[in-house]
Amino acid sequence: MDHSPAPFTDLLFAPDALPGGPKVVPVLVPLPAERPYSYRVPEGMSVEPGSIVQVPLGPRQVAGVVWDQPTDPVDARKLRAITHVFDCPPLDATMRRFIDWVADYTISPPGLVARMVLRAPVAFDPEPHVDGLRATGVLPPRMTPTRQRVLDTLAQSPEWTRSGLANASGVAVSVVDGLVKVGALEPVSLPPHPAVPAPDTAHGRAELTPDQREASDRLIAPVEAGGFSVSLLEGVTGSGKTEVYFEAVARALDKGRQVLILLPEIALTQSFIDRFHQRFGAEPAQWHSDVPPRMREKVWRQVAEGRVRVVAGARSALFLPFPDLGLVIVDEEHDPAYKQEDRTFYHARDMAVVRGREGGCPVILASATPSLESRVNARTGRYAHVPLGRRFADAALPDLSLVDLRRHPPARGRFLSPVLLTAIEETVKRGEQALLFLNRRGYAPLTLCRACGHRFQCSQCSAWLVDHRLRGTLQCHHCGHAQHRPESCPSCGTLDHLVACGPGVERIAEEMLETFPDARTILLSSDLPGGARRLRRELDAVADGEADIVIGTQLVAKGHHFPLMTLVGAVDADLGLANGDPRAAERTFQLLHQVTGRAGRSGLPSRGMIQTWSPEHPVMQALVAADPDRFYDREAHERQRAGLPPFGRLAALIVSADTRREAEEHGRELARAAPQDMGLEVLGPAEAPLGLVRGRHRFRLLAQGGRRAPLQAFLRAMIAAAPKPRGSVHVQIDIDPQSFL
Ligand SMILES: Nc1ncnc2c1ncn2[C@@H]1O[C@H](COP(=O)(O)OP(=O)(O)OP(=O)(O)O)[C@@H](O)[C@H]1O
Ligand SMILES: [Zn+2]
Repeated sequence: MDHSPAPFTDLLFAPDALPGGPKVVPVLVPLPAERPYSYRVPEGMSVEPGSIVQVPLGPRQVAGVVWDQPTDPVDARKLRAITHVFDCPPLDATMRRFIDWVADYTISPPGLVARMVLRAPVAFDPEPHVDGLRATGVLPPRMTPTRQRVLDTLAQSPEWTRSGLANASGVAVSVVDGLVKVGALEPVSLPPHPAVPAPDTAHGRAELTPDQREASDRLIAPVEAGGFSVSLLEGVTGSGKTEVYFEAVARALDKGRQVLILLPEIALTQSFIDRFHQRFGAEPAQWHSDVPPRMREKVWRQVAEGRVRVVAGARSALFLPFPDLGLVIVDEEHDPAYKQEDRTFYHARDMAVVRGREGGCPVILASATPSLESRVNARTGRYAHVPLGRRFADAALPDLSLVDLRRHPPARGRFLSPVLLTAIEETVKRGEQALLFLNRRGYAPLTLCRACGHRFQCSQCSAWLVDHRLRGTLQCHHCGHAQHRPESCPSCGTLDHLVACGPGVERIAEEMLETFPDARTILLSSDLPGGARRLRRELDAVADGEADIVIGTQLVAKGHHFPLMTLVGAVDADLGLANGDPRAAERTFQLLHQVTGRAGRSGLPSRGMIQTWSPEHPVMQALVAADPDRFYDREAHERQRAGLPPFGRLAALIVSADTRREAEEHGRELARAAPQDMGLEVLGPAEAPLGLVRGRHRFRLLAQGGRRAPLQAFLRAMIAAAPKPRGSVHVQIDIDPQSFL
């Protein structure tokens, strides 16, 4: 007799159906549904947890996932039936637990998290086979040299597409068609093309330096061992972190596992793709919003089938249905772009760690300037700390100095100190490149009328309109509103009295063109026409030495390798420090360290010059002292004192509504509903620094508690006890907020 326990699925599925009646299963649909809905499984259909199915929902048909928690006991005959089971690998238990975990942690409806997984609906059906040709063995009655070439090609590889065969043989397709007609070739159905060729781990193995070898061995060990672990690869800028973690990627691939590499701004990092290609002889599959829909569908499907072995992607790649993930890498793990602040607010670095834990696989976090969270985890031993202290090829780190703007102010109406201008001139004279970094798009952040003091403000947001000269518009950076820059003041009517206040990158470019008319100046900013494609091209051009002076926003700070760059100037280092955000110091430190780290990467002596009005600020001091430990220790101390993450727990609630009164009122009701006995407290509601966005008024509350405080339970209790949001009121929860606007 068989004493093995009933299969898991039986336990979950059987009790829900009434005895003898049809089967009922829970299906998670991609909507803000708090729990799966029950559906009937029609006679003759078979599903299992994770099956991707089509179900009726109201008047529509939607794709959903068969879930695995018990449904309410209901009469199956009253339920609607599943319409269709897709011929698609089911989402495995790891992926389902991951969805549950993310939903629970972020307090989002699980349906919305599932929606991030089900983003490629066409991929649920198998890819069509491709029409191909193969030899029949019948020889053509009349042999010609071109026909012979085709048969030779077939001798090397037996199956081809019609045009592929013609191409490879160097003949016209009519020759191939002729061979079909005489019976020498016959049609055959070929499997769909792979999204990318398979990586070859033996292809372009790099010669690692002893330091790099030691670091890569430490990253390979957990891959070898299998199981969950996190390693923090902390290597100075230009130390070759990529080469080092590629060896761990190679090991995971050799073990037959899949690999996910997360990158911020992957749409801009062609150089990463090229380096991967050099190492593995093929590109990784890419996953980001710039990938055309058909390719995305192909990648989704082939990831699910295990055919795609490596994905390099943006944060949403975390939700691809890998059946056999053996390694996750989060490159530039400190990057704010990993935080999604839209619908489901999540931090991809943190969720990558969870994905690794759920799937029992190692995770590597890489950065020259890790987040304080990861640093603390490395110090306490939760993460393995793998340092790389030296640049590759013995390149020296740039010599960093502060330019005290009080002592060396720019000329009137200008923004660069004479000290920095001299350095630029010297650099360009030597045939090297200078990079000027300012994290502000456009020409000027504020325009005002000198006659009446009128300031141009967005009517829908609490924000000034930013002057974009290249487009001839004033724009709101929060809602996208754009208007023509008028000649006269809309308030007093005075002509030609509008002045631009403060600098944006366009204005710095103007200053450069006027000061160094003979230099080749290039402006890189994400809002210029041409989009990501143009930026990729221009970044390549900079790397090839086709510019002398480069001006850019934070996109130039990220991971680029410009061999001729020997001077980096930060135009306004104080910019990020002013906004009262608890992460302002950390962010500023990271950004300035990263951007100055673009200098001197190929061994030339280099400089980083940081313009500041407050050279005594601890961030500025830590930067020039090149003493990250001191900075991190100080930051950790401050956060610990304030009970902020990672030493305490924090969540934000953003209440928005069409009127200020409604938003504030609902915020107050939430605060009143906060449980008193759970060890957490609520601050606010306070009007958000951005009090108005797209015409919606915003108030913020913060929930704060100790490291072990039950934050999610507290928030759930608070929301349950407060009145339901009425009318236009909406509440957005943000666990571990990164933005405090
Ligand atoms: N062992 C190696 N053999 C050949 N080239 C290497 C090796 N290690 C690093 N490099 C080269 O050195 C340069 C810097 O490496 P990489 O961009 O990986 O640095 P990084 O640590 O990621 O720096 P950052 O944090 O500033 O982005 C690259 O051009 C890389 O190809
Ligand atoms: Zn606006």
